[in-house]
Amino acid sequence: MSRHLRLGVNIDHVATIRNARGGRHPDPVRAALLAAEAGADGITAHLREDRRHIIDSDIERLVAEIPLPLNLEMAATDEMLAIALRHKPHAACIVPEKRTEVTTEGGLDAAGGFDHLTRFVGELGAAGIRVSLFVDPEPAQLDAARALGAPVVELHTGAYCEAETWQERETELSRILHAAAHAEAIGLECHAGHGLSFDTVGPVAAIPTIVELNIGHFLVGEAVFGGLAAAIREMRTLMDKARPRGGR
Ligand SMILES: CC(=O)[C@@H](O)[C@H](O)COP(=O)(O)O
Ligand SMILES: NCC(=O)COP(=O)(O)O
Repeated sequence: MSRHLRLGVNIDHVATIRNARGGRHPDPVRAALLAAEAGADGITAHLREDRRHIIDSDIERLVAEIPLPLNLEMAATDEMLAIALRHKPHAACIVPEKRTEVTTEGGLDAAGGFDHLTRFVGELGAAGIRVSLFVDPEPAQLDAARALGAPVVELHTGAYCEAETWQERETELSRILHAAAHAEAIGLECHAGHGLSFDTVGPVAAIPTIVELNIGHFLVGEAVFGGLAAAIREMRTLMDKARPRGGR
């Protein structure tokens, strides 16, 4: 029997749209509640050091208000560690961060950053937070995650999703496939995510040793199309309620 594949919905880019105007709309917590109703198994939010999308109060409200496990994505900094230990999300995924990047460009160097990461994995784990490391699909990185004592890895699927040719995509998919098999062989729970879309999700979802996918940017973008008609109908209804049609 195949394992249930969990969907973690990443709501970062609802906050990106909110922050474009600096107000409260659209509210990422409301998006998380909607995701729960729509069948998501978890919510993922990345509190970046520069707070370009999710902000501290979002994390506070997500922990308090959502009925699903929260996966907090965070850089390995003392500030983020303190925030995670204060809020105690279900899970924390340690990701690399570059201030100038548009989005997370690559995986964490768990092997090269071993000494730095040891304390973060240890303190988060000791607080009962399930730690994952966001890594490229490289066996050496998985071995380092295992040696660090992280129970989970999330494989960065960006290179697969961005591949420009069929051949390149197959090569990237096979890296993910092998890494996911290696994760199982060495006793790591395996997640995957970044850049997944309707076009790219199938082959990754079919890999039996991956148990969770985290997907955000595409879903938020797609909602502009799939969800806009419903939003317009609701707007028309409210307008008609406030000023019934048929008048002058
Ligand atoms: C680590 C990761 O893949 C997610 O955090 C996702 O990329 C959304 O955040 P950014 O777009 O800010 O990288
Ligand atoms: N860790 C990946 C994630 O949370 C979602 O990435 P994306 O779908 O927003 O690119």
